[in-house]
Amino acid sequence: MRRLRPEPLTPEAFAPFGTVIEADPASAIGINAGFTTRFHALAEVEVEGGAPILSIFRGRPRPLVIDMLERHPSGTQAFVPLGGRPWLAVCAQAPGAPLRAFLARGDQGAQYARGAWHFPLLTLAAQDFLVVDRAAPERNVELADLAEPAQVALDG
Ligand SMILES: NC(=O)N[C@@H](O)C(=O)O
Ligand code: NI
Repeated sequence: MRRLRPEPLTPEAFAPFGTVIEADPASAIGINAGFTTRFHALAEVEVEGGAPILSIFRGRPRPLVIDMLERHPSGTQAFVPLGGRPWLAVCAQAPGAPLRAFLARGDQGAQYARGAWHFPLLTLAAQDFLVVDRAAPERNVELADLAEPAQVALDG
């Protein structure tokens, strides 16, 4: 099985797939008499039809084998870890295109752009995630099996 080495999650590297959600000093605004810092407008939620919703995903570690991808044509999908533990965002420009694995710190979230091909939630430790995506009666997911699965290699 091919091995997939993760790279650090950075806004620049992740840009083809979406937006990194992290406390970027450039977006910091002092509010609440200086007792709170607002890191403003880190990502824009997009939904076509339906409504944006917030959910909690209780993630548990799973085998790091990437054998399929999915995408959500009608909306963005954001994941923000609540447990402060690292997780992986695995993406590709298309099911047959090269896979990219991003190692996210526990203080980093990521929003997949509308239609961005990604592997479902992949956490490296059991933790909850705040998830912002789209609610609507009809399904908003396309699935694709990978002809050649990949094993994410954390050992370098
Ligand atoms: N199934 C579901 O709601 N979650 C996936 O879209 C995912 O990316 O984890
Ligand atoms: Ni998804």
